[in-house]
Amino acid sequence: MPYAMGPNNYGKSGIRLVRVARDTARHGLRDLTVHTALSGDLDATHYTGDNTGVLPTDTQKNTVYAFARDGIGPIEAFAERLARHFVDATPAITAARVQIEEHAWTRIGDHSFTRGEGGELRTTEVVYDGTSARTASGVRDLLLLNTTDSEFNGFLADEYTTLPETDDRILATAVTATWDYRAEPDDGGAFYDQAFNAARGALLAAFADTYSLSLQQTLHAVGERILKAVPEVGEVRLSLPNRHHYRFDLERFGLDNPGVVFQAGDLPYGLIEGTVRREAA
Ligand SMILES: O=c1[nH]c(=O)c2[nH]c(=O)[nH]c2[nH]1
Repeated sequence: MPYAMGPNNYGKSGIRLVRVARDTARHGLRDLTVHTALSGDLDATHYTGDNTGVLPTDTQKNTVYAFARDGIGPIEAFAERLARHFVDATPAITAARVQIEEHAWTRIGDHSFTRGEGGELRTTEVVYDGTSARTASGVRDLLLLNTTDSEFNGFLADEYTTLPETDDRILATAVTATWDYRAEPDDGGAFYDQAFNAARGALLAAFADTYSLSLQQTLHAVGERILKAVPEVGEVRLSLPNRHHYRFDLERFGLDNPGVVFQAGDLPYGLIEGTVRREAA
């Protein structure tokens, strides 16, 4: 058929869900953003507007809130419950992808919490195809900064190169990391929180401990450390913007600058991305 539909999916993006646990006077708080995406036999709606098989995105959103009624658990387990439901309960749907970002609040009292606008997110993506679920977890916007132990030199120079070599700079980034789990754990609940904490801890330790000769080298060190810390992880994908900090020239004012005053850069920024695998490709 000419003008045939290629791969397609549909769902609700940005479902903002807050759940309070009131089992005791010390309340719990969860704050999630959920995205659903369903695919399957959706030719009729695309070719003729026949919506018989279409589960509305509004219903998908309502399902997320209804499923939260009796508890959420780790975001990975919640995403899988939803993905399985959308496929198992909807005849036309053969695959579902559910992505969740969790916004962390810090407790300041029994029923009081604080969090900064923006801030680090814990993330997951579950894809269920009617047979098995694939789960990835990670972090987004995890800000990291080393004030020293970072160099960048020995790089290729051509007629357009102006960057000076440096043997001491600030290394700063906002980490997006995603790691795939190789197998589905039997005990979904506890496993995902433990694995997340181990992976995040490994990420932080690798960033702090690595004497960096490039952000690329740091990327590999971070991926390697996560793979060593969590045997169930098969590969780690990292996206590391280089949040440049320029040593500010104070000589114009007759002052030296022994690595203490920096101008934080904005745009453009270097973007270092890569996948670290357990086995050589
Ligand atoms: O760690 C770095 N990697 C680069 O590829 C690069 N390029 C650049 O200008 N600064 C840096 N820093």
